[in-house]
Amino acid sequence: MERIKFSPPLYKQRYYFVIDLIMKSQPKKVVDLGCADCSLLRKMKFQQCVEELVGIDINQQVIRENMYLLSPLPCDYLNPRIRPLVIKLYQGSLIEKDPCVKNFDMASCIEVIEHLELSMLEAFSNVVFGYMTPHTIVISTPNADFNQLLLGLTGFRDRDHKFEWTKTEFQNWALDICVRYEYSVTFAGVGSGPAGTEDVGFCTQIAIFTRMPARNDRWPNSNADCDDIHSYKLLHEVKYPSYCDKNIFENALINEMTYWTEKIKKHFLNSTEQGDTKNNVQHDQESNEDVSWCSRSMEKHCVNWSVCKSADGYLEVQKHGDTIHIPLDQLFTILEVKKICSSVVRLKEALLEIEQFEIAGDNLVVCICDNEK
Ligand SMILES: C[S@@+](CC[C@H](N)C(=O)[O-])C[C@H]1O[C@@H](n2cnc3c(N)ncnc32)[C@H](O)[C@@H]1O
Ligand SMILES: [Mg+2]
Repeated sequence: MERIKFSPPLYKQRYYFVIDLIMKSQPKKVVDLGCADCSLLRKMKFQQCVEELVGIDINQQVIRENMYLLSPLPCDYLNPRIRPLVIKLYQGSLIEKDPCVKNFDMASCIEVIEHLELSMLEAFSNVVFGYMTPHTIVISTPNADFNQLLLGLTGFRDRDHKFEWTKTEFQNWALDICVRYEYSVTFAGVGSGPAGTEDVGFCTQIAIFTRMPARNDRWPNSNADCDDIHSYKLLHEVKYPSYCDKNIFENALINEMTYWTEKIKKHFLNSTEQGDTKNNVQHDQESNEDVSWCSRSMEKHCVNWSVCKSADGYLEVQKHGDTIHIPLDQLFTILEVKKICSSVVRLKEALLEIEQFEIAGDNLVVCICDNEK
């Protein structure tokens, strides 16, 4: 028998499995139970849907040694998130209740249950399924049936494992949880054996529990009496830069608007100076005015500019004497503006609040007088 080599390594396959689930179900609040060195949390933080990320582990040292790896990097400040993200790490035991992780959208508990004494499992289930009540919870544990395929293995896979369950044992436990706490479950796994060993199942077995829709209505405020007891210790809290922060939002918008208005202004000043004879200036037969100006750098942003005349896909601006009016809905077609502001209404509200911009109706007004002259 050959030694089985998993590619990617099994621990990575488990993390990808959870990330895949996040991508599919788009949870806002996610908790990793037994987060250890925060490796999974470091992958989860890239999921833009996640706004609150919590890690809990009983081992405070392993969290303290790794928690700064979750701090924002310079690139996070250069490219802020659209939605907020707060990460909190707690030292705490999964057999104790704390309201800081109640009613999350998703909880992951990867290779943790087998490290609990069997006698603690009842308390664990009561805390996770009866008190925290995440909408979805993904639990993984070794599949003891697979151990026969692991060359040279005697006993458990890890010295700290208190038990390793067969497929039947794990599934019976999970189905019992479903009956008692009103969840449904599906089973999956990662790490396949060689061809012909399919009956054995995956090396890591996984259960994905989903809370029944009416469960929390039937159990209103279950265990609310424990909500005043804070048994977890907050070790680290970090807030990521996002456009939900007023200063970051306004600075980004000012930068973007200044960039585009300066570009338009420069074009008008240049075209007046050069008698509008540049190659990239076309002529409108009807009004005898410059009508479209298309610069390569702007095409890169999927935006074309025209003056006075409408054309599909072109950003229209109107010249009124010494000012140019840029319709806000046209500005909103610029991808970066769309990213910063979620709607045209929000764009208008924000520009009205920033002193340096002038708004007339639904237009941004740019003065094209040459201040330097
Ligand atoms: C094998 S590690 C798994 C780490 C991580 N989930 C992963 O997949 O990389 C098990 C973790 O569970 C933690 N743990 C064990 N008992 C716990 C308890 N009662 N409460 C919270 N964490 C616990 C351990 O400290 C350890 O970090
Ligand atoms: Mg383990």
